[in-house]
Amino acid sequence: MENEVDLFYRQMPKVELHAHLNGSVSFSTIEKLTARKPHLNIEHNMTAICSGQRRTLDECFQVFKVIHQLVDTEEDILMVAKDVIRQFADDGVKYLELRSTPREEKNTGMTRRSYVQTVIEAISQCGNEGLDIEVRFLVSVDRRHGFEVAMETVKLAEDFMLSTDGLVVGLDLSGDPTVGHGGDLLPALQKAKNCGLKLSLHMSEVPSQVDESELLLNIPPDRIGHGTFLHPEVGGAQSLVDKVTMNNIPLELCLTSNVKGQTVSSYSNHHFLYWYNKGHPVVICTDDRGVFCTELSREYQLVASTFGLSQEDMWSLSHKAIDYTFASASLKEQLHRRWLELRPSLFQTVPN
Ligand SMILES: CNc1ncnc2c1ncn2[C@@H]1O[C@H](COP(=O)(O)O)[C@@H](O)[C@H]1O
Ligand SMILES: [Zn+2]
Repeated sequence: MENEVDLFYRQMPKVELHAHLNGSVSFSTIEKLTARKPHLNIEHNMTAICSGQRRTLDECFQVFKVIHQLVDTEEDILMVAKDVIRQFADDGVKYLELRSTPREEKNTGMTRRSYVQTVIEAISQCGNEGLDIEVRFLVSVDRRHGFEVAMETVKLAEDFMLSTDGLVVGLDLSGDPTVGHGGDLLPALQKAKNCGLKLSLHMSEVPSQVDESELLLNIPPDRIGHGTFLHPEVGGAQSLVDKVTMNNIPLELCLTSNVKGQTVSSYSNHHFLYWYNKGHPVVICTDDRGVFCTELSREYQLVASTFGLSQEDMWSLSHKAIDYTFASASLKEQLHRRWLELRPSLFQTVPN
């Protein structure tokens, strides 16, 4: 098992802005799913990359295929989404933006619409249970599925944004970065932006996506996922850095995901430092907490220990992240108040 996480990082209130639903499924939830579908013969090492292990990004995407086999009915989605939300709440996450790709499963009759409807249902059931976490949803466009599906997904996201009273707040562009070209999806992304959906786009997660990133940054997006290869030192371009800084676009950074997926060679080489030293907005996230066997508190602790940051520095990162959420102004204000209320107990009970 991985090392224990300090109580300080567990108890620190946190905002999670980059979490893929099916990548966030914990071991205990996977066990419930495999019990429902024993004929699939799926073992735990097929659904998670644990302590000390690394895989290529391509192998990571094979893991998602296995999980998708296990999660293919509305009943599964409901259970998975509720478990994931509870586990984030248990880790001290007070505001969560969950993202997921609406999936159609011919065998079970699940449609993209019923998929989104079920995630929304899970969010509202958790709300009714009184969990201490606010949850919003980003609908994901999988870049591998091409323009037509992207347009349909945007329409779905727009419909749900209007019918759910703001639970659906935005659109995510994700999927295997080595497949397809984001440029082909520009009209769909632009349409989403025009109808009021916020955009969080995976960008430059692998090298040699400079042209694509230039195009995506012209929209511009409201947040960037990873941005690992944006800056010139790693083969990106100064023009990309200029666009990101000029528009002050926050970056969602996921250390364990990048190191286990081998797009970053070591924790200390992570591009967190490049952007942090610039004073640019960054937010620490998990990406796929189940697949990469991590937690948000663990990621905060990892950043602190890798870069020698203090508990005060980490508090400040967590506090500033509220401003990078897609929450309404009133919810942001409420979260700010919550952070200030919780601060004294955190710094009193846990000595520096
Ligand atoms: C590791 N880095 C990554 N880069 C790009 N996309 C990723 C990802 N990790 C996850 N996803 C995206 O999220 C899906 C699984 O969750 P959902 O079925 O949508 O809930 C994956 O199939 C992929 O499209
Ligand atoms: Zn991601």
